[in-house]
Amino acid sequence: MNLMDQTFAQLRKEGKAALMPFITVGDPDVETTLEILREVELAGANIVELGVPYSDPLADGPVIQRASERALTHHVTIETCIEVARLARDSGIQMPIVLFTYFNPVLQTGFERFFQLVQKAGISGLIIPDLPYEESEEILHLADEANVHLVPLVAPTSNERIHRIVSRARGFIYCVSSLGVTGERASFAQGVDDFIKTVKEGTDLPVAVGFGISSREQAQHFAEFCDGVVVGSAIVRKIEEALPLLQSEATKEQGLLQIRDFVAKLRV
Ligand SMILES: O=P(O)(O)OC[C@@H](O)[C@@H](O)c1c[nH]c2ccccc12
Repeated sequence: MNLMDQTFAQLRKEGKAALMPFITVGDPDVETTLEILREVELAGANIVELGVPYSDPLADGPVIQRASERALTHHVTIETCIEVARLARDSGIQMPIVLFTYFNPVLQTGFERFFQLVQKAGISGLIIPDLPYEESEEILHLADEANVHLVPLVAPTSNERIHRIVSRARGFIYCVSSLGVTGERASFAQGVDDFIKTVKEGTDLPVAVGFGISSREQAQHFAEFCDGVVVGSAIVRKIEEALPLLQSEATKEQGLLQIRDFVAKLRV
């Protein structure tokens, strides 16, 4: 069984939603990413999205773009990110890991090598926001063979496509709360809750929501009817704010603690 399925099943029994942080690998550096992963798990995160930094991130807002830029100065590649997942596993991190990457780095790695590495690293899921529909059949097949869930994104504008997308989803369904790019939002468009509830009615798979969630109140609101809540930019911003602390050995612990405290507050 895929580890992600076990996590969602356990949380469902407890009547809880998964807290799912997104962090960019290599921000500020690979070693610190591993430390942040540990803090995030200690804070109560249930599943983590590991973001592959990319130079042309279509759907990323400014906060995650800046994180990518910082990571890319250390030449962090998709293979580095997969290796970080493997190291996280080896160092005892237990939460399931979802690799979040644009399609081009996957293409460049080559499907065969990519899925071999992903499987060996113990990665549970894969999100590729710009995966072209024509390629998705082949990727889905390879992912199934590697026991990795290819998680689809659905947006309020997906309309009639929702049914088709949901019918071949694996792991969970990621509902994008809003259009545009990632980033914290003070409020959500009307109809978001109904959109998510409609998706939920059409599937037995867990349904998670992301895009714009940055506060405990917002997380709490969505946790009432979603199986998972993704928080990206708000956490990545915390990491950015903690950079001066993280960059000196004398204050690193303090920086890590700030990140842990922030994530712990999102745990509802
Ligand atoms: O940053 P936010 O607004 O909390 O949104 C989640 C998010 O960062 C993560 O899931 C994500 C990062 N890049 C994306 C591109 C498309 C969809 C989702 C994402």
